[in-house]
Amino acid sequence: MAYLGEEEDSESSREFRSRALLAKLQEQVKARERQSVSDRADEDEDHQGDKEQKKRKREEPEMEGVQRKTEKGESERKTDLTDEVASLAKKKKKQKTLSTENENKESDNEKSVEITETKSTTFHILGGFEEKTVQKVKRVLPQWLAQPDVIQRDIKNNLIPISEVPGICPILLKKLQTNGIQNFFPVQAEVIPAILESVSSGLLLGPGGYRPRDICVSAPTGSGKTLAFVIPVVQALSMRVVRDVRALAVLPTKELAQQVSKVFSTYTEGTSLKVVMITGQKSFGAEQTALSEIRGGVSHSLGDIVVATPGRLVDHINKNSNFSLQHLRFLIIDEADRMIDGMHQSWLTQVTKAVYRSPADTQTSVFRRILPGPITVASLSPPQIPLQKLLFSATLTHNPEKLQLLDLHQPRLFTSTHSRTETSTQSQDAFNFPQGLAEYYVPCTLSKKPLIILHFLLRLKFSPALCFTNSREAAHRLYLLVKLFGGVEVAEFSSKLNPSERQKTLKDFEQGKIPLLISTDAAARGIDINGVKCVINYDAPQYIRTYIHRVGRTARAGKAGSAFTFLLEVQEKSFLQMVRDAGSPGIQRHFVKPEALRSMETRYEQTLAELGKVVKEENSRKRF
Ligand SMILES: Nc1ncnc2c1ncn2[C@@H]1O[C@H](COP(=O)(O)OP(=O)(O)OP(=O)(O)O)[C@@H](O)[C@H]1O
Repeated sequence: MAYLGEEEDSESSREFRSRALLAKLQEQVKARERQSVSDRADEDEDHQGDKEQKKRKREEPEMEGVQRKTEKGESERKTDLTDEVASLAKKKKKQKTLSTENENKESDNEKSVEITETKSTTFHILGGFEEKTVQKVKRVLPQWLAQPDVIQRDIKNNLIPISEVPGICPILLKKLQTNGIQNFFPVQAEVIPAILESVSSGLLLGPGGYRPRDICVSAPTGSGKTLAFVIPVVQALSMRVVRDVRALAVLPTKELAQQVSKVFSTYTEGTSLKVVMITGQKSFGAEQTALSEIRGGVSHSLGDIVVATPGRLVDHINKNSNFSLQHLRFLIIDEADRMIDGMHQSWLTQVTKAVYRSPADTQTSVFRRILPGPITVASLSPPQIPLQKLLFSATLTHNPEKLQLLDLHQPRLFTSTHSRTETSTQSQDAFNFPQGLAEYYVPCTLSKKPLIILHFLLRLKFSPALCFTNSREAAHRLYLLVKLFGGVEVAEFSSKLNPSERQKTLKDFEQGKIPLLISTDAAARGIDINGVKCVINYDAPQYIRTYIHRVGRTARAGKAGSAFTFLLEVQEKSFLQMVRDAGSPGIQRHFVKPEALRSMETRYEQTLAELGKVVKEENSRKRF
C-alpha cells in the first residue's frame, strides 16, 4: 500500500502547492492594483491618461496573463500545477483580451479574480507556448553525394575506344574485341580505372596502406554497368596465386544472378579464375560441391568469384562450413537500392561476420582479418585484405540514411543524375532516363485497355513488345485474352513459371519467336533482353523506381525505344507528376481514337465471352 500512500501524499502536496501559488499570485495582483492606482494618479498628474492607456495595450503582448476562477471544484484543484499553468498559458491569446476587459470589470465581480503577472515578477513561464512558424530544415548532403563524379548520359556521343582507357591488360582488351566491344560506354570509362586504381598495389591494402574507397554507381538502365565491374574485378583477381572466394556479387533474383554470372564466365574464360553461382537453382548439395572440395583433409575453394542471391548466400554462410569468405576482396551489390530495401534479411551483416570470422587455424593462418577501426601503427602492421564494396543501380537512392545501412567507407559516387545542389530541397530522388527513350502515356478506359494492346500489336506493329501488369492474375488474364483473340503470338512471364520455363520464355522472346511478352515485375529489373522495341505499362506502376526499371527494358546500350503507359483518367495527374518529379525529360500524350478500335470490337466481345468460360474452367480445375 506504500504506492497509494505516496500517491495521496503527492496529491495533497500538489494541492498545498496550488494553494500557496494562488495565494502568492493574489498577493501580486493586489500589489499590482496598488501600483496601478498610484500610476493612474501619476498619469492624471501628467495629463497623459489616454496615451498611456494605449501604450499599456501595446505592451500587453509582452505580459504573461493568467486568469483563474477562485471557485474551482475540488478535483480541478488537484490538477498538477505545472499542467495548469501550461494549459492556461496556451489560452493566453483569449485571456489577453479577457484580461483587458476584466480589468475594467474586476471591481464589480467579486467571484472572479484576474491574476496578471508582469515580467518583473518571479513567476516566469519559460518560452515554448507561443506559436512560432517552424523553420524549414535545409537538407545538406554529405560532400560525396553532393559532388559526385559525373557520367555522361549520352552513350552514342561519348564512346571511348577501349585502348584509351588506362590500366586494362592486353588479354582482356582482346577478349572485349572478340565480344564485339570496341568502345567503352561512359560509365565503364569512368568506373573501370577507378576500381583498377584501388588494386594498383595488389590485393592487399590500397596505395599508401590505406583502405580503398567504396564505390557507388548510379547510371541509367542499359548503360553498361555490368561490364563496369566485371572487367576490373576479373583483371584484379587474375593476379591471385591461391584460389579463394575473392569476389562476391549479390543480386536480387535468380535471373539477374544468372545474367551476371554469364558475363563473368565470358571474361574469365581461358584463365584460371572460376565462377560459381549460388541461387538455389541447383540443390544445396550440388552448390556445396561446386563451391569447395576436401583435399588432404583440408577444404579448398573451387571458386574465385561467387554470384549469389541473398537468401541462398546466407544459407551457405550458416550451413556450409566449407564456404569461406575470409579472403573476400570485392563485394559487388548490383541493383543496390533493391538490396538495401531487402536489408531486413540482414544478409549484409551475415556477410560481414563471415568475412571477419577468425579462421579455425589462427596459428597457421598468414592473414587475420580485423574489423576496420581507427588507423594505428599496430592496426596497419599485419598485411590486410581490405573489403571494398561496389554498388550499382539505375535508381540508387541519394538518401544518406539509407546508404548508411551499407556501412560504406569514404564512398565515391559516380552518377549521371542531373545536377543537384548541395542544399537540394527535393524530397524525392531524381534519376536519369536513357537518352534514346521516348515516353508516352495513353489515356484510356478499363474496358478499352485490351483493345489498345491488340491495336498496338496488330495494326501499329509495335513489336517485340514487353507488356507489364501489376499482378500475376492480371498478366495471366491478359495473356489468355490476347491468345483467344488470335493474330499474335503471346507468352506470359511471372513467378508462376519454374526457373527453366522462365529461361526458355525469355530466350524465345529474345529470338523473336514471341512478339508479345506479358509479364509481372519479375522481368522489370536488370533483365537484358536484346532488341525490345517497346515497353507497355498495361497497368501503371505505383512507384517511380518500378517505372524506371520497366521502361529501361528498352532503349538499352544507346539504342532507341518507346515506352507507353496506359492511364485511366483518375491516374493521369498523379502519375504524370511522379514521372516529372523523377527527372523525366518529357512524357507525351498518345491518344488512340475510338474509330481505330471499332473494327476489332465485335471479335473482342466474342473473345471476352470465351475468356469467361476459360477462366471458369481453370478455376474449377484448381479446386480439384
Ligand atoms: N561497351 C559496350 N559496347 C557495346 N555494348 C555494350 C557495351 N557495354 C555493355 N553493352 C551491352 O549493353 C547492354 C546493357 O548492359 P547492362 O546490362 O550492363 O546494363 P545495365 O546498366 O546493367 O542495365 P540495368 O540497370 O537495366 O541492369 C548489354 O546487352 C551489354 O552487352
